Amino acid sequence: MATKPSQDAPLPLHTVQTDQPLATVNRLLAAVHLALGAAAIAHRGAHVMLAADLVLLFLWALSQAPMWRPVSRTAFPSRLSRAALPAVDVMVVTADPEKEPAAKVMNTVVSAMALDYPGGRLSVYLSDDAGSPRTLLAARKAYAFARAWVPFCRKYGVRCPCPDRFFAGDDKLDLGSHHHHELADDRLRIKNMYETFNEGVREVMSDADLSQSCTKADHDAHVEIITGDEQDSSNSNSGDGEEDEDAMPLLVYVSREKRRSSTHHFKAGALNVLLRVSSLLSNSPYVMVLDCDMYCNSRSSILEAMCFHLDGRRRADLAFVQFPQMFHNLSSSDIYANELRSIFWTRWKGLDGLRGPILSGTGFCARRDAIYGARPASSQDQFSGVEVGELKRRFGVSNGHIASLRRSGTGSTIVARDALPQEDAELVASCAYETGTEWGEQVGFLYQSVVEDYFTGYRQLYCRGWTSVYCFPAAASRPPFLGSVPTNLNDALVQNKRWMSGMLAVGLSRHCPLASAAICVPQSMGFAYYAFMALYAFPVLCYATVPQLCFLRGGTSFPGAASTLWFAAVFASSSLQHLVEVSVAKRGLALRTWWNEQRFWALNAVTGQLFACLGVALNLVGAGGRAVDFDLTSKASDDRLYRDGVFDFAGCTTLLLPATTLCLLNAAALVGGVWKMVGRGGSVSGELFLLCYVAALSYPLLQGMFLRRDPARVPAPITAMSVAMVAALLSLFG
Ligand SMILES: O=c1ccn([C@@H]2O[C@H](COP(=O)(O)OP(=O)(O)O[C@H]3O[C@H](CO)[C@@H](O)[C@H](O)[C@H]3O)[C@@H](O)[C@H]2O)c(=O)[nH]1
Ligand SMILES: [Mn+2]
Repeated sequence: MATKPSQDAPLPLHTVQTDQPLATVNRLLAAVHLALGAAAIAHRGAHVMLAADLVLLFLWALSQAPMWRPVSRTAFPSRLSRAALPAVDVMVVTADPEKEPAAKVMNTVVSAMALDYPGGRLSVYLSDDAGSPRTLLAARKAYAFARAWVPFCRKYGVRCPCPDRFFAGDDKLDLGSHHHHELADDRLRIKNMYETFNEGVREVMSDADLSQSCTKADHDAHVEIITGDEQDSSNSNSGDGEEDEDAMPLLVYVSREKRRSSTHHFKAGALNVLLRVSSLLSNSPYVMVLDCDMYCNSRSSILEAMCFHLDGRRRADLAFVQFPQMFHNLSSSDIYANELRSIFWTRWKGLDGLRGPILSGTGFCARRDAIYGARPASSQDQFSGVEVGELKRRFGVSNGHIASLRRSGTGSTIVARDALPQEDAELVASCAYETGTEWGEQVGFLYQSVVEDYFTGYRQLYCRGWTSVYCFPAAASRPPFLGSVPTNLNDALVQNKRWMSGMLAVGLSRHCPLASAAICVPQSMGFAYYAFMALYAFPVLCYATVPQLCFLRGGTSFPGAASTLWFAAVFASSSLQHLVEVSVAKRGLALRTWWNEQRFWALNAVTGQLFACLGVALNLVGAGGRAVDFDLTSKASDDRLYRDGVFDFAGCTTLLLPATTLCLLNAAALVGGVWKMVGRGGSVSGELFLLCYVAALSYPLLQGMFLRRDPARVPAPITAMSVAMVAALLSLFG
């Protein structure tokens, strides 16, 4: 018989479950792999490959911490009391109207405004790093459209708040016959408005005069509360201090000042400006960050996050709730392993079982004070007791901003929801504002790494004692957010190179997670795995050259038949571990995903990761040029080839060169070695298997260099350089 919940114990807002069977399987597989790995290495002896094997074992060991105790969570938003919900500021960042089309950005903005949350307690801030008048105009149009869209979503309980997806048929509203006619009429009316809005945005974007006046490099600060075309009294809802379920969310456009002469710290810089500007207006105790292409795909995400934030048992040290990054334009074959399965489907669930996942840049809902640098426990009035002079030294001189900090201890945090203190807003959005303060060092999103999310989560939150949770949707629920993935190889590699350099730079700095006493050992291993992931470049480089040259000369890099067997066993166990991971995530045998991930892992190791290692090494010895750039990924490129599972090499640069060269070397060694073997009648060795495996992995490169004739094949100069380099290598060592 089911037990009745006791009368006075409130129902829990969320539950957590450890996936015990999976944890057991993971631990067993890990034990087997460790034993095999140790045996193989013991057989290796003093050989150049020993170093490669040790690096592989080291990285593998780090990667096991997030496999130890995977958990899953369920939130129950319907148990929340709506009257008690705190205010939330949603922050959307965009940087380039060419690579990030306004129509998409506005869908993200509108979808955030339509989230299921009391309108009077929801504010959306859009940061435009390009300072483009086109984006501002589009935002005004978006607001006007949202005035119809948001009430429509509320009235009919729409599940998909992103209009583009909704009208593409993503959300079949089913209200029974009662509302049917009304719904059909309303839907048609709003659909027409949406088309008009889209048309308007297209016109704005193609306006030559406007695009002329858009200077990406230098522009003044501009902050504007968007009120739509005509004045509407329903918008001013905070005058009487009463927050209103039905109010329109606030929409604020922010373009910070930019000068070529001063560094702007990319996305972290933009977010810090939004933190300050929003502190002058809504100053909500919680902030949610969204990349401009990450639209809300379910209306309940903030409510779900609040199930954790508002839970009395957790709130003392819970800094953020992370949702997974999921993507709307993944293709079924996903040749660039864009899904980030390992991160968002596997390891974050495991890290959640430790102290929380790594902060992931977008789709998270965090406490404002934690990002400001507060510590848990002393939380509630962390800044209100501090002297004004001291606050100004740390946070800058804006009186409005300082006042917001000092107000953080009181229940009501809102300053003036729709009266913008223009001068103060432009001051906090100016280039010089942070000079001499602790912004980016101790306060806000941190600047030291281009992977600001990783570093901020680690230093600013976990090292100060905060925890977090990972909110992964149940199989039957809608993904909470959907973004877009790069659809050509160059974009994918450049993106990976940025991530790898940013994290390796942290690993090799004084902030190395392995040397930190502030977090527990398994968690520091989890962080260190990503910090040192770029080091895969070294073993992969070894395995792509040494066995090849040995085989060509008729020798072997394995010291004897017994060791070859041990290595074969390690290879099998590692492949099996990977296959289990992928299949658990995909809920079924997923050989294709497994293969795509193996292939992209190897490719990324000798491109993105290799260049990341070189770049960081050069920087360390002081020979590096400029610091790593934040190269935006394009959200508007052609995806036909990606959809068909064909590599799109167009635009590839020397970043690809090591990969094509190694691919060619492997093919040449395979052909040459087999030729010799047949001639001399040698025996089949471990090398032969390895070379065949590498050939299969790298076949698309070979095809792209020599067998394809379409414009998206490997650029001819890259092919030519690869041929020359292989010829040189063979004449030296062959
Ligand atoms: O100077 C900049 C550079 C970027 N962005 C914005 O940052 C977001 C992420 O940029 P994107 O080109 O999409 O990079 P991704 O590699 O897709 O981003 C991933 O990696 C970043 C860290 O490198 C994280 O911040 C992101 O959340 C994560 O999705 C976009 O909305 C950009 O508009 C800015 O606002 N200003
Ligand atoms: Mn992105």
